[in-house]
Amino acid sequence: MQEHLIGNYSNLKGALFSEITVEKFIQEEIRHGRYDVVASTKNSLEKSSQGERKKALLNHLISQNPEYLVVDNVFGSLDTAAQIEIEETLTQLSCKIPIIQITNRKTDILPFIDDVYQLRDGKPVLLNSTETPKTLSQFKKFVETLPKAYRNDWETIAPLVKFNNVTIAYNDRPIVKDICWEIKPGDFWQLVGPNGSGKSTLLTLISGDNPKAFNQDITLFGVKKGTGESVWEIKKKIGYFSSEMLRGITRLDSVGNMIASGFFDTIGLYRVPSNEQIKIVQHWLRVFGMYKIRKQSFLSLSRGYQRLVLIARAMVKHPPLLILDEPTNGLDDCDVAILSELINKIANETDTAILYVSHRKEDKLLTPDFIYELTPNNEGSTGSIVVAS
Ligand SMILES: Nc1ncnc2c1ncn2[C@@H]1O[C@H](COP(=O)(O)OP(=O)(O)OP(=O)(O)O)[C@@H](O)[C@H]1O
Repeated sequence: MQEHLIGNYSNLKGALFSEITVEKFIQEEIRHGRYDVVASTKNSLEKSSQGERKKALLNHLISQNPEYLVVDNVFGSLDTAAQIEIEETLTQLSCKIPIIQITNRKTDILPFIDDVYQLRDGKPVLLNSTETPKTLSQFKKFVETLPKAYRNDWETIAPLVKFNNVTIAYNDRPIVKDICWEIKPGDFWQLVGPNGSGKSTLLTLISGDNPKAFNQDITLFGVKKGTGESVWEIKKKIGYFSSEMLRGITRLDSVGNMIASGFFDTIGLYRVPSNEQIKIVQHWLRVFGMYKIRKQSFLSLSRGYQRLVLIARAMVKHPPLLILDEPTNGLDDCDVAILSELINKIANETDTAILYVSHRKEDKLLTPDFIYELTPNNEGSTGSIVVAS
């Protein structure tokens, strides 16, 4: 960044509040057993929820008395209460030290920010007070319909998910209590609840990644948990996208190959797709208007388009259940609108059930059939069903 933009801070002690920093501390825990940042639950960062991690990181950084702070995607993964709390903390801190905010959503600009710069053609341009930041891409409606079902042998599986009085605790600390919830084919569900209420815990019970599922009355894709089904069989029936996936992708796959890899449940293509599979990939590329750039590197795409491609990757096998975990975290307003449009389109045009988890206000752009809400209390979060308006 240019010196005139933020001043010369090279001799000052700075700190970075970002998901990258969270990840670095988690790596220190895993590799070197160093637990410098502890959440309010006394859990390590690795065992904490997304929101708990961010709150713990900010407290830690402030305790180190930085002389300036850079904050990146401040509100990502935070529930409304935590957003207000962190905004207040940063507002107070801004009276003592300079704060530089990086954001791609104008609604996230903190109230104490004096000057707003926008990167245009790689150069920071100062916006005057009446100008609002331009979004980077123009929102276009998807015109073409989505590909038809690739296979029909999954059509009769029901219920997709059934929890009967599911209760989970970690080290005697109750997390969720007496959860009764059923997801039927074609349903569009939104899962909501404050940070730490157990949303990810429920997702891991569904995706087969949580060993605690075995003592519980859980039915997945018509099969009772613990009666011999393999995690691999479960994963084959789930299309999954989380904004966290993007951080782990370093392979140089083309856009087309990235979508095709969804047929084989890999991220990146290691096998040769059939002609039928190639046709389905080409269909998805046309839906996105990306056919011409199908051979371009996936990593060269903008963040918003990378997510469209990864959702197509999750959908090509036409799974009975699509899980979208915080899919819009870190996106600008325009990309959020495009992504929401795609998710509504999948709900309207396919028989795949959708389970969508997010805290953000853009949820208003979505049209779920039902909302499952987790409400924390001392004995573990309880769940209730809200019929969406
Ligand atoms: N392996 C674990 N060991 C101990 N505690 C855990 C473990 N995994 C999760 N927890 C705790 O369980 C609680 C629920 O976590 P979970 O990640 O399910 O919440 P969440 O609703 O997804 O939160 P967020 O919105 O902040 O991501 C948190 O308090 C977390 O610290």
